[in-house]
Amino acid sequence: MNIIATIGPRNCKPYAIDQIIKGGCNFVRINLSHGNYDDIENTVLYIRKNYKDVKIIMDLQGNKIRVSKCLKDVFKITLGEIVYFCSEDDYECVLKEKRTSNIIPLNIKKQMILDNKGYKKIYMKDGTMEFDVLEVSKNYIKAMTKIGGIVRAEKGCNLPGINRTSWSMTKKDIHDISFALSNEADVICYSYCSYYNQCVEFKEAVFKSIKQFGKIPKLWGKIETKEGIENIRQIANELDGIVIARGDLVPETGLFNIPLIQEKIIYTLKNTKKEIIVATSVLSSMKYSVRPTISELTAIYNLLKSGITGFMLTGETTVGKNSSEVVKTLSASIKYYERILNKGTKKTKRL
Ligand SMILES: Nc1ncnc2c1ncn2[C@@H]1O[C@H](COP(=O)(O)OP(=O)(O)OP(=O)(O)O)[C@@H](O)[C@H]1O
Ligand SMILES: CC(=O)C(=O)O
Repeated sequence: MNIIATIGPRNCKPYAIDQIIKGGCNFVRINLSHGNYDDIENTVLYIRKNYKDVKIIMDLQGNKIRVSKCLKDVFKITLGEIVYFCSEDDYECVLKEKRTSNIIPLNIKKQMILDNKGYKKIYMKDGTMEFDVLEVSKNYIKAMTKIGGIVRAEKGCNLPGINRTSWSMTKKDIHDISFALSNEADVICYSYCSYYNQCVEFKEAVFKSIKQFGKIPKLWGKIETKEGIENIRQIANELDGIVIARGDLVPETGLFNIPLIQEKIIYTLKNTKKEIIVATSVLSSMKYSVRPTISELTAIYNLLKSGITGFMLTGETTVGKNSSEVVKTLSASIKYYERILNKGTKKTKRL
């Protein structure tokens, strides 16, 4: 069973890396959306030098929508406040027109917003901030804050219903692929993998650069949209594994649907040899506590029985207060349940 721990601001120093690896993870994930190449390279060198058996996953940002880096300030918004979302191209113009600071530029082109006018909701920060759409005009989306919070550049946003069919790999992803290959990543993971064509484009981009670097990484796709779920069979056929990225699936599909989506994906892939990784909110309570909840352990036990091949810790290790305890708890609970599930059999059977 794979235990993947994400490196972030709280666990990127050597001592913290030692702790999570000794805690029991066999994969370290580096999210290329954050951090800079020099720091990442140092982390990779440290892991390679000290932990030969630990594998490295580099995660491409893909077509993730974020608050644009051109946002001028950090500000707080509260229930009932009106905000305007716009493309980067229209930011200056909407600032002048609306004369309010509640303008949130997104890292997408104007046409991408206009391709769909049926938006009802916009979410931010894995769905923890929520906005009701009031109006879609030619250069902004006017919305009312339902659940507020802090708005700052680079926060993840979700516009469920946005039409992604014509979106292709970004320049950043192409650049990040070369970086991942030059650092001999064991796995490259493509976020927002939604369509068969995107998998083909991803593979082509990797194999085009691979000649220069040699080592062939495994390629995984992160499923975080309705389209990704609908196309799961075709996506999985093209790649070595998939990650059920529950953080973004919440705003994209609705919180109550997560267990159903999880079940559907695991059932669809159960007789394949593909990696099936469950990510995010595996042990969320341990961001602030040293003990897991009964519900978290119940979910881990049931996921093991269902035949997944790994767990990916995200916020629990990147920003949580107890990253090494989280990894230790996950590792110990997996060992404990696997011993029981394997009694009488050699391996955990997929249901
Ligand atoms: N290297 C880093 N530097 C700064 N912040 C980071 C870094 N890595 C992670 N974070 C922060 O931790 C949060 C959780 O990161 P993680 O990679 O686990 O989840 P994610 O949902 O894939 O992140 P994101 O949606 O931002 O790509 C991020 O949203 C970001 O705020
Ligand atoms: C890991 C990730 O990207 C998510 O859960 O959304």
